[in-house]
This record gives sequence, structure tokens and C-alpha cells, in this order.
Amino acid sequence: MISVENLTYTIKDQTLLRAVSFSIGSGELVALLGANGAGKSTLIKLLGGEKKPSSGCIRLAKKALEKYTPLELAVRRATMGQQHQVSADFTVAEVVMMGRYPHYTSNPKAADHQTVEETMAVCGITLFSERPIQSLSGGEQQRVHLARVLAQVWDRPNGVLLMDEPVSAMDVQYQHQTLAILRALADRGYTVLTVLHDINLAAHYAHRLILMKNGRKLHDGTPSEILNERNIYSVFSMDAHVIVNPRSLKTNILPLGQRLEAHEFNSFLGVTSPNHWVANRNIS
Ligand SMILES: Nc1ncnc2c1ncn2[C@@H]1O[C@H](COP(=O)(O)OP(=O)(O)OP(=O)(O)O)[C@@H](O)[C@H]1O
Repeated sequence: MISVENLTYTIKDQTLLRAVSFSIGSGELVALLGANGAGKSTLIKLLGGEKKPSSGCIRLAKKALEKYTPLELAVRRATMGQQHQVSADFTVAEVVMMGRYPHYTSNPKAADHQTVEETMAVCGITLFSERPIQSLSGGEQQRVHLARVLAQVWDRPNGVLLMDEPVSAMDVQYQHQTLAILRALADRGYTVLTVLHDINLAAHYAHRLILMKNGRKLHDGTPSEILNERNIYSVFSMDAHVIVNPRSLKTNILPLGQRLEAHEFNSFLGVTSPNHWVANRNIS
């Protein structure tokens, strides 16, 4: 449904994405994982039309993105970015209705109101519907924006959802609930690409993972195919033990953690004395 060929993005002589290629079919939930600064958000912005590629091609249903009108794209492709700028005065229901803007001209129709109610219910925010968005907690606000983005393509099972860290502010229950919603939508025909930092959450719900580092795609496959100690180290420079969870039968990683020896800690501070940090803070 969405395909990317040799996508490169350069800004001010800095190449943030290098010849990235992949495709995601209708009915697939793909998680994009990688080190900080790997280029995941840049990729989502290119797919969402917020940035233009320096070279390469993005196709939606085999047609180049630039051949669609903005309205054709808006009713079919919804993006949840990391930052959300809405005026503090809007209520929760009004923010979710913003997702329906591409679907009506002057006033929302009955179907738009029904969509807003359904997506608010799915995201567990119906109780907040008349509250000003700014009065909600960070995780609650993120669920409102999730509902807004879902509302945009709710009646388009051939739609595309591009999500950039959609659960970063959510508690563990809502992290799982959100991924379960995205998985259910993919199972109904949506094409879903989501940036995540939690590898186990990604491995539990995604059909496929794409691992990135330094603007390149390093690994692409099912969780059981690509989550191994070598690949995890190559992307995150982190030792981890990989197991199959005996209850869920999903691939799980157990990070082995890091320990900074005193000389390593001091080297961050540019000093050599082992007791420098403690001595300067009068801590016994
Ligand atoms: N406008 C810009 N000018 C220069 N460099 C930029 C610009 N925008 C992003 N970058 C750099 O491009 C790299 C990729 O950024 P991007 O936000 O895509 O990373 P990411 O994989 O989403 O990281 P994170 O996991 O930290 O969110 C980073 O090193 C970032 O500092």
C-alpha cells in the first residue's frame, strides 16, 4: 500500500536519510525502531508530506505521492506527530473533530459526529469530551490526539496511519491498548507504520519491525527473524538477551544493562581523580 524507494533526505549538507527502501502492505502493522537520531521522525515526516525528499520516491497504492491532491491524501492518510499545537481553549471533542475537517465543508454531518464519538470511546476519553484539552494530563492529551488521528481515516479501511511515538506519554495499560487498537485496524486492512522505543511492545503487536541507525535501514523482518543479540547490538550498542516469552510466545528482549565504572563516570566530567565528584558535593 505504501512503498519507499531509495529515499534520501539532505538538509544543509547533512544527510538524515540514506537510500531507504521498503514497502508496507495493506493489513500490516510495522514498527520503526532505532537509536536516537536514526532518522525515524524524518522518515515519518517525509511519508506524511511535511518534508519533501531530496531524492527517491514514495508511492501510495502504486501512485507517486505528488500525483495526489492534498484532499485525496487527507482523507486517506493520517499522521500523529510528536508535537501537537492546539489552542488551550478547544475542548476534547472539538480537537477530535479536527480530524474530520477534510470530510466536510461547512458543518460536520451526523457521520462525523458518530466517528468522533466512536474514536473517543475507543481511546477512553469520552468522559473528558467537554473539558478544555489543556486541563488534561500529558497521557490523556496524547489519547485525545490519537482519537483525532483515528477519526481522520476511521471510515477508510484502506487508509494509512503514520504514528510517531504515539504512546510516549501513556501508562503501560494505555500503551498496550493503543498498540492493540493499531493492530486491530491493521487486521481490518489499514496500513500502519509506528515509531516506538519499546522493543518488547513492538515485538508483541507488530507484524514486522524496521530497525534504523544513522539514517539507514539496517534490518527489516518479523520480530522473531530480526530480534537477535547481534542485530540489537548493531543498532543500539547494547547487550541484550533474547527469549521467547513462555506465556505470550512472543519474542522478548532482556537488556543486560550498563554499569559505569568510576573512571568512566569521571571521564564524562573531564577529571581523573576517582573521588572528584563525591568530594565536590560533600557526599559521604
Ligand atoms: N532541521 C534539521 N537540521 C539539521 N539536522 C536535523 C534537522 N532535523 C533533524 N536533524 C537531525 O537529524 C537526525 C535525525 O532526526 P530524527 O528526528 O529523524 O531522529 P529520530 O530517529 O526520530 O530520533 P529520536 O529517537 O531521538 O526521536 C538527528 O540527528 C537530528 O538532530
